[in-house]
This record gives sequence, C-alpha cells and structure tokens, in this order.
Amino acid sequence: MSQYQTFTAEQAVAYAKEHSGLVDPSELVRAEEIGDGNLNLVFKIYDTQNVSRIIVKQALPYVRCVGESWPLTLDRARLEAQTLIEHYQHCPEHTVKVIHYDPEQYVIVMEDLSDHQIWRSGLIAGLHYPQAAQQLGEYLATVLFYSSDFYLHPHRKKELVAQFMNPQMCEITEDLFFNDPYMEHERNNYPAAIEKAVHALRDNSDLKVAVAELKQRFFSSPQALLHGDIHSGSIFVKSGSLKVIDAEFGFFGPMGFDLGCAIGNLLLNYCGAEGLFDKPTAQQAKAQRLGDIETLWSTFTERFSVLVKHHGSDQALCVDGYVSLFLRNIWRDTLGFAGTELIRRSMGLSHVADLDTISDEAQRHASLCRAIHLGRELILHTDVITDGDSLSAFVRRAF
Ligand SMILES: Nc1ncnc2c1ncn2[C@@H]1O[C@H](COP(=O)(O)OP(=O)(O)O)[C@@H](O)[C@H]1O
Ligand SMILES: CSC[C@H]1O[C@H](OP(=O)(O)O)[C@H](O)[C@@H]1O
Repeated sequence: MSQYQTFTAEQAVAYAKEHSGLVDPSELVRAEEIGDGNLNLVFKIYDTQNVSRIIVKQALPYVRCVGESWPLTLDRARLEAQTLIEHYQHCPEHTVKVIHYDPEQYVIVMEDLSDHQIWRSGLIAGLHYPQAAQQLGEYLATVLFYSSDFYLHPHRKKELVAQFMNPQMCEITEDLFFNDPYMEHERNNYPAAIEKAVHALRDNSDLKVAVAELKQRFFSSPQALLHGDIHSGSIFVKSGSLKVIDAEFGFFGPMGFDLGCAIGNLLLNYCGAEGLFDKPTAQQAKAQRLGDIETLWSTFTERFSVLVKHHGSDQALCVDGYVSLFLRNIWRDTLGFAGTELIRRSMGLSHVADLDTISDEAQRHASLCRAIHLGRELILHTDVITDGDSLSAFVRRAF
C-alpha cells in the first residue's frame, strides 16, 4: 500500500499489526473508528481479550465535521506527529507517545490512553482532577521553553520555524478566532436568542482593534513551538496523570496563544457550570476552575523562570530581570487569546460540549452570553488583570 487511501477498520487492524511495536501483534483483531474531533479518523485497535491496545489516527483530505466541500491538507498528520515527537523529547511525562508516522498514508500510530479520560468530559461530569492544572503548567513551561530563543541556538531555532510552517492549519485559526465572530459569516453558528449579544460585539470598535492586535501577534510572533489547539478536549487525564494529544495545529507562534486556549476552555466550563450542575455543585465547580487557572499560571511562570535560570543559553535574554518582563507580556497575550477562544466557541463554527450539552434552553443561552461577555471583557481589560488571583477576582465580579 503506497498511494494514500482512507483506511477501513480492517485496513487499520492490518496496519497496526505491522507498526504497533507490540511483542505479539497477532493478538490485534478488531478496530473501531471512534473519532469525535472535527478533523480526522481515529481507530482503536482491540486485542483478542477485547482490550484496546493501540491507536491509529489518519488524516482525511477534508475537514471531517464539514465534509468534502472543505478540502484540507494531509500534511497536518506530519505536523501533528512531529510536534508531538518534539514535545515528547522534552516532556515525555505529559505528551502522548508517537510509535510510528507514515508520510504516505498520513497515519500516526500512537500510545493508547484509554485508561485516561478526556479532561472536558471529566469536567462536564463534575469531576475534579486536582493535579491536572499543575501538570498542564509544567507541560507548557517545558515544551515552550525548550523551543524558544531562551534555549535554542538561533540557527536551530530558525530551522525549526521553517520545519513547522503550518499555513493551512494556521489559516483556520486565523479565520475562526479573529475574523468570523466579528462579522456575518456562513460558518458562524448561534441561536437567534443571543443575536443581541452578537451584534453588541460586532458594534464594538475598541474590541475589533484589540482583536486585530491579537491576530497580528498570532501572525508574526514565532516565540515557541505551540501545540496550537490545546483545549480540554485535547488533554487526557486520570488520577495523577495528564497527557496531551492532537497537535496538528502545531507551529511557531506566540506562547500566550497556548496558555490562552487552555485558560479559555477552563473559563468556558466556568460559564456553563450553572447550566450543567445544581447550585451547590456549580459553585464548587466554578471555584475549582478559578483555582485551576491560578495554579496553571503560577506553575507555568515558576517552572519557566527556573528553566531560564538553569538552562537558558542566550546571554542577553537571560539577563536578570528580563524573564519577568517577558512573562508579563505573555500574560497580557494569554488573557486576550483566552477572550477570543471564549467568543469563537460560543458563536463560531466549532462549539464546546461544556455549553452545547446544557439541556435547559434558557440556561444554555445564558451560558453562551456569559462566555461572550467574559471574552469581550478579558480582551478589553488585559492591562488591569495582573495575575491569576486578579483574574479570579475579575471573573467573580463579572458573574
Ligand atoms: N492516544 C489516544 N488514546 C485513546 N483515545 C484517543 C487517543 N487519541 C485520540 N483518541 C480519541 O479520539 C478522539 C478524537 O481524537 P483527536 O486527536 O481529538 O481527533 P481530531 O484531530 O479529529 O480532533 C479523542 O477525543 C479521543 O476520544
Ligand atoms: C474546522 S476545524 C474547527 C476546530 O476544530 C479543531 O478542534 P479539534 O480538532 O480538537 O476538534 C480546532 O479547534 C479548530 O479550530
């Protein structure tokens, strides 16, 4: 098999037998396609005991959630594999292991994380994984530091920036985060009941200027090799463990984009809590999300600063005092990007289950409006929110 073809379940099993790296691959007998993301095929490969042992993920030549009318580069599979491999090299404890990548079939064979749960599903079920925020902060500090100018030789950095050029996937982000919500577009998707909130957003010229600045930063700040789409649906958790998957949007961009996506998704869960849970559980979930965000940011800054101190190599960047200035700028970007994630997940093409699965219609609409409102306030008030604690106070004042 050399020419690209979309796998059937049988072909996925045959492929896994050849490339799983298992001691006895003959025990692999059955595959199930379980992809629930927006883009690709994902097969779980089961053994004779009906235990899922390995994952085979294949890129489709189009956007899965839209169909063949939206063609999309197969090269995203290479970018996903190479980003995960690069991140695994520096942070194996929190990155899924890639076992094999096939540049002809655009297939990744990877470690099966079925003993974990997708973080978003856990959050919607009201579960709290107390270690997850700290581990996510460690992952982000580590992978972003080791791909930054603080650590890499400038020649190597530029080589990597070229290797991880990802124009088609970046274009999706550029459109969905920074364009669509702020204009009429057929990709947008929201109920008529929230039209007023949507219009208020589009009439806000200060907001549009701030969003333009964020888009410019996304276009032109190759600070580090980002995951590029790190929401709670790209993160597996179980007690004591966190593993990141799904890095096909990986490219060299502004660090605050990854931090903002992660924090934005915790805030989306915060905005949905009153629709998802009874009153006392909602209060507890909201406090936990704010605690998660504080922990994520403080872990990130502490770990990043320690890495600069002990492993930083650029003389000028490692001068006393610069890292705190750098992190202040990253925090400002983080808040802005978190705001754009809140907005695009409430009214754009791609929504989140934290809001969309709220069964009571009025509660669902109120949650969507909360997310839009909070997104706008974050984008417009980055200067007054100085750290995780002050973000919590700001969010509590909003709702
Ligand atoms: N390594 C893995 N182990 C177990 N399940 C996985 C693994 N990778 C993906 N999945 C499952 O497949 C789903 C879709 O995978 P994802 O990488 O998010 O696809 P997409 O690129 O289409 O967004 C995940 O939500 C998860 O349920
Ligand atoms: C047209 S892709 C929309 C959306 O899907 C991606 O998410 P995922 O692959 O994790 O489901 C990404 O967030 C894109 O913005």
